[in-house]
Amino acid sequence: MTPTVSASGLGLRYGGTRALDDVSLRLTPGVTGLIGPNGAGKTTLLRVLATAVPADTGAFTVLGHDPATSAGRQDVRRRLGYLPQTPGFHPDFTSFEFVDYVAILKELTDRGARHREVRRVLEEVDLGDVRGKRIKKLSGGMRQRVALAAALVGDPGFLVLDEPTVGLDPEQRMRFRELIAQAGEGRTVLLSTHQTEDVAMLCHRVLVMAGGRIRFDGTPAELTERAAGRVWSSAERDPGAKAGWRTGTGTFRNVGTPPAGADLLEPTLEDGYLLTLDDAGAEVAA
Ligand SMILES: Nc1ncnc2c1ncn2[C@@H]1O[C@H](COP(=O)(O)OP(=O)(O)OP(=O)(O)O)[C@@H](O)[C@H]1O
Repeated sequence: MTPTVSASGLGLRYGGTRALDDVSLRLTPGVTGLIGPNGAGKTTLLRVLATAVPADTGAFTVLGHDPATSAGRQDVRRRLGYLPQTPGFHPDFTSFEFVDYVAILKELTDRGARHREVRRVLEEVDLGDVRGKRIKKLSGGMRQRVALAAALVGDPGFLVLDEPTVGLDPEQRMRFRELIAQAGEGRTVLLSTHQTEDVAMLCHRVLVMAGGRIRFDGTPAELTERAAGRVWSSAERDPGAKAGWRTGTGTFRNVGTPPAGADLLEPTLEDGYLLTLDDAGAEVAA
């Protein structure tokens, strides 16, 4: 399958900080999760791919367009939707006015067609009924849906979502997950998140980032598999474990290298993620 996004050797430094270090990836339709600790470089990678900031080194294409030239950048921007970490809402705008404003920036110049598109995307995120309400009167979950609607204007082939479920309660998060899954049907979505459940429930593929580098690139099942044989239960916290905690049943759940004969447990994606970070830490320290 021809990838929607193809990147090789992306690098970016902020002074002495290497925010991106030789990042190469290929993204295909469906939802790809991007997880990593604070400061891993996730937002920087999304901003580069969304053409909000240029990389110092490397190159990438989106749907065959190369943003290295200003014409190519414009082609990429016409085909992408970006939900940044902090969407710049004007609180006095209504949802309709905000999405319409974004649609103008996206060069939808015909007023009638633009308004139809704004209504369509607001319906798509289930906000058709409140489109005349001021954004400051909406709940956090609804605001995130307004931001998603704005990103969906023009039916982009590549959708970049930067931690869209942060700060949402479980019900709102679930609702938002449904919308992301819907948006990922036939479209390439790159979703940055701190929620391993988002990845387990939504993504066909997951990238783990740490220290500006991709440390894992595979399916959620493969990430979970990394922890097979490395999670075990014990009556007391195992001193050899990387992490261990008393569970609700009173026994300890340990993650790391088990002693011989340990009572092994089924791993989760989060276990695979923690061990991947731990292995990456060891590599950096070596
Ligand atoms: N504008 C900037 N100026 C200087 N340093 C920056 C800037 N933006 C990011 N950084 C640094 O680059 C590194 C990567 O940051 P980035 O925001 O991409 O990480 P992240 O994985 O998105 O983190 P988080 O999960 O906290 O959002 C960090 O060390 C950060 O402090």
